[in-house]
Amino acid sequence: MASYHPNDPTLTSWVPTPPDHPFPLQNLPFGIFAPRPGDPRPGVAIGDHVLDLAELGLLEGDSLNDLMAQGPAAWRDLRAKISWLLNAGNPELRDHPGSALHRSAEVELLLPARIGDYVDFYSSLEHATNVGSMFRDPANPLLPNWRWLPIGYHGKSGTIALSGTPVRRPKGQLTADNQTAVYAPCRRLDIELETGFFLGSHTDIFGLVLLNDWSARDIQRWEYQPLGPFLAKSFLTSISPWVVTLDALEPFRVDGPAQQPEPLPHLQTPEPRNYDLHLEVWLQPASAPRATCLARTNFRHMYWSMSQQLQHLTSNGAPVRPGDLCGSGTISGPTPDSYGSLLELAWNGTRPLTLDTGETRTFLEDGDTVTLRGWCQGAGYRIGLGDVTGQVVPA
Ligand SMILES: O=C(O)/C=C/C(=O)CC(=O)CC(=O)O
Ligand SMILES: [Ca+2]
Ligand SMILES: [Mg+2]
Repeated sequence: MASYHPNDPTLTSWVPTPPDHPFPLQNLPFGIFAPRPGDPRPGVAIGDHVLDLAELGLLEGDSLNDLMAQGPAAWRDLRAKISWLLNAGNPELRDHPGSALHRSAEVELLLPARIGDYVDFYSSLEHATNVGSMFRDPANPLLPNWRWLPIGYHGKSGTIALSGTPVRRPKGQLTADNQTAVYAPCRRLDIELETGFFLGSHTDIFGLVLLNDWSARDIQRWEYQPLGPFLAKSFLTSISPWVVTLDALEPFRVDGPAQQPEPLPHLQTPEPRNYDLHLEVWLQPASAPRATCLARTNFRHMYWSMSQQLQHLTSNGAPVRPGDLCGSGTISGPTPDSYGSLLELAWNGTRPLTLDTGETRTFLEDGDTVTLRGWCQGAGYRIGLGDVTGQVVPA
């Protein structure tokens, strides 16, 4: 077993996993599921199945917080144990799976952690440049602090819900003249394509999920100066159910974009600081037979890395707790078909997007379903984050 490594691309499982499946043996993402109503427990996704860690005596509880608190050595140990249990060459569980394996379609998925604090960053140079051009000064889109530190704000942890939760169109104050407001349903409902990382400690990141920071652009525009986003983002933030460990993503590390000015010493991290993680945004109107892909991009473009975000977050001595969640910030790429929000894709409503059905969109309409998807492509296998989805329902 000395040479056994869970990331070995040649490993295969006795649970079938097609080459484009997000959850092959090399992934082993952690989550919380209930095989029966009211019986939550930790599990690991493998193909279209869930391995029951409580049934196997490997991990207990109704959240992953305790595991997140244990630290990288324990995470690695448990992942290696699970990998060997699911390995095609190991008959132990393969020949007698008993009640340790559930079909994913037959279980209920739950939030993976009790999220104490939630932070949302603003770390895509392309996104910040686009929004700065639209809302501020196209000649000078970035504020002077942007290249010095990963800008962020404290969000509302109670807003975070699991993929599939309906997106109730929020009501709020809207202005037409920047002087007076009315209280009405949001007319500029948007998405933000993000990843979220769960903390183990002030130095260790446990793993990644997909995150959709649903945003009400018209409410935001009126309310967010000078203190920052408030009700425009606190109605719902959706995350995918399976937490993909940094260990599983390790083979896909890549250098990030050059940073100028050089970050201050406490924000310097060794390269490769980013991950080659392909990301997609899909939209399906209620009446449409299928979804349209609106954007394809990659996490590798992010200017500030997760480690730099974490180092900044704790650089004043602020405490963090296992299970805290940090959003990456909207992930936009360099081309107009790689932006992570409708605000950018339809350029503040001025360039409507045409869907496969011929319909157009500038912002979301009632009945629209948005799905974010992401994976790292290996040779003959994928390390997927799965997806995060939500359907807009009327105010
Ligand atoms: O720059 C602005 O005026 C507004 C920016 C955002 O709304 C983006 C945000 O919430 C942070 C992010 O996801 O990148
Ligand atoms: Ca955001
Ligand atoms: Mg939100």
